[in-house]
Amino acid sequence: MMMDANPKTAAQPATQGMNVPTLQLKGIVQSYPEGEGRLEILTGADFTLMPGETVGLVAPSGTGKSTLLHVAGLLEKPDAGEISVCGKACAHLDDQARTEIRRSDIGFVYQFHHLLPEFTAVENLVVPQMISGLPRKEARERSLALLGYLKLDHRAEHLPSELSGGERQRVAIARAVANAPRLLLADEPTGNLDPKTSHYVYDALLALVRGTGLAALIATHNVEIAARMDRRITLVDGKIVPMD
Ligand SMILES: Nc1ncnc2c1ncn2[C@@H]1O[C@H](COP(=O)(O)OP(=O)(O)OP(=O)(O)O)[C@@H](O)[C@H]1O
Repeated sequence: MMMDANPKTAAQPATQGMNVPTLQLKGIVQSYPEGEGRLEILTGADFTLMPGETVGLVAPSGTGKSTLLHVAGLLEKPDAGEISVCGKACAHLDDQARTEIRRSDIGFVYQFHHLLPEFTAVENLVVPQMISGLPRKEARERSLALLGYLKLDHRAEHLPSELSGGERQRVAIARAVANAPRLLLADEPTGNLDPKTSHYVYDALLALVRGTGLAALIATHNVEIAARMDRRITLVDGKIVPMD
């Protein structure tokens, strides 16, 4: 079964969309206080992610992968640099405008699933869609279709505590795309799983991303998994460098 096309990407006129980067970072600088001074993590990071592209971010621990994803996901404001999401310049927007773009255009998956423990799998998908204004019935139908696509139909009414680690991460992936974002940012999404389950979760994630035309930037330590992306980047002295 093919997932319905992402309503947002499908709605774009043919002339628009394909040429507009889903994510563009220019000269991103980010530092944190350290003792008397500042610890410079990103020192002028440039990156362009086009619609439908999957990119693996592979770099040693502590080099700034999560920092980069936080900045790209509008969760942290950088010290300097330009960020645009689907052509919208974001660096100078206020918190409310950033939250709106995050809610409508960006999905996140983390190493830990962050599912609501007292809600079932399907309810975990319904909640963010209702917050975005979708009626419950439609949100539920869409959620069940997504869970079905990820082969989790039989787990829809289970609580997160009743799911395996791989199932929980697949629910977290489904939740990340429930609002039909255009950009998926994932930070070690299978970092807690064994290699076989990791590959299985990536099968689901990549099929979903490729089936919906999403663009994805995925941080992983695993080079075998990164090899499954369209291309790979790394961080060297705070700058983004291609790996291929
Ligand atoms: N809010 C913060 N305040 C101070 N230092 C921070 C903050 N966030 C990150 N750092 C520091 O910035 C550096 C980069 O952290 P980051 O989490 O981005 O690395 P990473 O490449 O994702 O690492 P890992 O692979 O271990 O998750 C680390 O030295 C970290 O301690």
